[in-house]
Amino acid sequence: MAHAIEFRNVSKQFAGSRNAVERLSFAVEEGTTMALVGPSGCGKTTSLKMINRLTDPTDGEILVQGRSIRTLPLLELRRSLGYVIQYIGLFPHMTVADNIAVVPKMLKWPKAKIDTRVDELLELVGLPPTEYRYRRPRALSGGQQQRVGVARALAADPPILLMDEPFGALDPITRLRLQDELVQIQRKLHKTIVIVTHDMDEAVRLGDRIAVLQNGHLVQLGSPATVLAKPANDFVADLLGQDRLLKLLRKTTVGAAMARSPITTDAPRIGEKASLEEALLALLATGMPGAAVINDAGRIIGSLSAAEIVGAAKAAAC
Ligand SMILES: Nc1ncnc2c1ncn2[C@@H]1O[C@H](COP(=O)(O)OP(=O)(O)OP(=O)(O)O)[C@@H](O)[C@H]1O
Repeated sequence: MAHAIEFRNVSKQFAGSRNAVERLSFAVEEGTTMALVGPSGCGKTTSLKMINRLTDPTDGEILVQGRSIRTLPLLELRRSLGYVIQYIGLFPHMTVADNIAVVPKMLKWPKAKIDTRVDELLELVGLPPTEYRYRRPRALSGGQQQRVGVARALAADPPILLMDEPFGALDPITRLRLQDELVQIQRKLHKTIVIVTHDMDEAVRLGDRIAVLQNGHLVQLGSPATVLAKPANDFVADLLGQDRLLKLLRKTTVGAAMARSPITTDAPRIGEKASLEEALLALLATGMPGAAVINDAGRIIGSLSAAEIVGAAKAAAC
């Protein structure tokens, strides 16, 4: 897989202070999501802003789609990047449609193409065009505004999406819903996404890989399962919280862990797409040693024991 983004020994020092980012190296593969996570001030936003050149590194090199961004014309670079921030900054006097159409208009797309694109994007982010096209941002909830922000970032179909705490200002329920929607959108569009968050749960839910930053340093880089199972140090373990093993079970599906030997006893039934956490809870609730795994059609296709749940969690960590 090609690297969509690569950091090579990147450092950033703002005048008169210690390095905000210190020799950061990592790569984001095309079509995957990288979550940059860590506490306030650890250098997440600075790292993101160096990708779209809102700020430049003091040292090191960043490549986007294999090319150094130092030599890439700024307009060309920015066209390959969609940018979503916490307070999306929709233009209040413009309709939802016009807000989404800003970049296509700049690119001088024909009107019919813009109209079709706006409708397509509104559908994608779950805002029926007939209802929302002509609304002003003030007539939308925070979650709806954030959806419009995502639609706007996707308007000219950039291959890369940079997201800085995109759901940070939302209540927990709306936040969860938008995280799920982003996962669905990503399944359809296969963008390369870099998302900044201080919330480890969000990083685990959205990231194919997680980069944990502390004081500008990369302290761990790995899949959510690896980070959950083997935090690099106490700092990462603290960020993950006491329930990190439960989170690990939440990340793994029954289908990935089951044995392909169907059982037909009165064992509880569990769907193959359910998480291991749900399976474990089903076993605890019924007191049974194993569950029968069923597919979407309700047919038994395998079995899952508590021992297999533990084994799968361990394997996920390798
Ligand atoms: N324009 C700037 N001038 C001087 N220092 C800055 C500037 N921007 C960021 N910093 C400093 O760089 C460090 C990293 O900041 P950054 O915004 O990247 O952190 P963050 O991890 O995104 O934090 P938060 O989650 O609070 O947004 C901080 O110490 C911050 O004070």
